[in-house]
Amino acid sequence: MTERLPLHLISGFLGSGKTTLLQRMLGAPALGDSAVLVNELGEIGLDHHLLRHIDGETVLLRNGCVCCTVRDDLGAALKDLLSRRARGEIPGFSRVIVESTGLADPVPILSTIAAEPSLRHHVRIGRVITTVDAVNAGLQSRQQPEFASQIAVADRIVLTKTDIADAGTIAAAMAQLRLINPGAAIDRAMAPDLDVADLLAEPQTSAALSAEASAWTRPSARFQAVAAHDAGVQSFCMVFDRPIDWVTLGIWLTMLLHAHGERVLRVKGLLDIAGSDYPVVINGVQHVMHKPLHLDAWPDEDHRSRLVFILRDLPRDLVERSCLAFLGLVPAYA
Ligand SMILES: Nc1nc2c(ncn2[C@@H]2O[C@H](COP(=O)(O)OP(=O)(O)OP(=O)(O)O)[C@@H](O)[C@H]2O)c(=O)[nH]1
Repeated sequence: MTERLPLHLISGFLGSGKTTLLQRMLGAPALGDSAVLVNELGEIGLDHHLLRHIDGETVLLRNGCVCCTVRDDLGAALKDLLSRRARGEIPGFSRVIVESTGLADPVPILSTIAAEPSLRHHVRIGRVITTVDAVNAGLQSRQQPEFASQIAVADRIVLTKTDIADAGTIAAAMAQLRLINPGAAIDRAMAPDLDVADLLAEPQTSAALSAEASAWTRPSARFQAVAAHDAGVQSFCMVFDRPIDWVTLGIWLTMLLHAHGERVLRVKGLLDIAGSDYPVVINGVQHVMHKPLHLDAWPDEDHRSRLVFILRDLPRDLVERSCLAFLGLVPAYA
């Protein structure tokens, strides 16, 4: 079977710096062989001097990237792009980068890929990068429900406009991001050493996967780090001393996502599975569960299972109680 192409998503609220970041990415030599889909709302935003038209909808960027705008149907645009690539009508590419509109909830975009068999065969979900405007994060989180979804699903967050925000505003934005998404690494767009290609790099080795899983489930993210968020979003981590039965967990998660998938913005786990010597990482975005990853080592000496949830308008104790009852486990609070 041919390798599936990673599809990376750049999300973030209106004006938060998605296009600016995308332009920087497309300037990075390592990302030259990318196809870009811009989910259009208003103008494209890309500098038109960089573009050379292939046909009415697809353009070739100066560095060889293919770019087209998507008005309604991302799935159809992606299929079209893939079939034209297969026919040799457009240059080859080894990743797809989608810039979503600032008002989009990113989850339906991810679901489109995961749910559509003809796409799933060729494309897999890569990284979700969310840009956050440090100046306006407070206001947007109070007023815009998409804001929390965009933060919750991020693997990496890029904080923009720190050059025009004061220290207190930046600290407040950081604290807010940590409440919604305790695990994603946060970079500053203005940091001189920001490697934009690295934002899309997926952890390849067991050690890198393990380090990332450990960041998601670090002690400060455990039970005490719960906070009701303005948009009804809360994150918490359950920790278990005893090994978890894989099949039972799978059934429980399936039931949870079936009943409340819309409200389970994110679930991540670093799990001690009964009968397995090594940990398993699970990662889900609402109804979409990624393939579990088997690590060949624990990140540290703490070998307890940890399950992180980011919920919207779903009481935490409902999830906790049903999980504990189903798995027949007692959580460790330490
Ligand atoms: N000062 C400053 N301005 C920035 C930064 N990032 C982006 N901008 C500016 O913010 C404005 C909006 O940036 P865009 O990259 O177009 O934002 P966007 O998220 O693509 O916007 P939409 O497509 O409307 O959702 C532009 O004028 C950028 O130059 C930053 O880190 N600092």
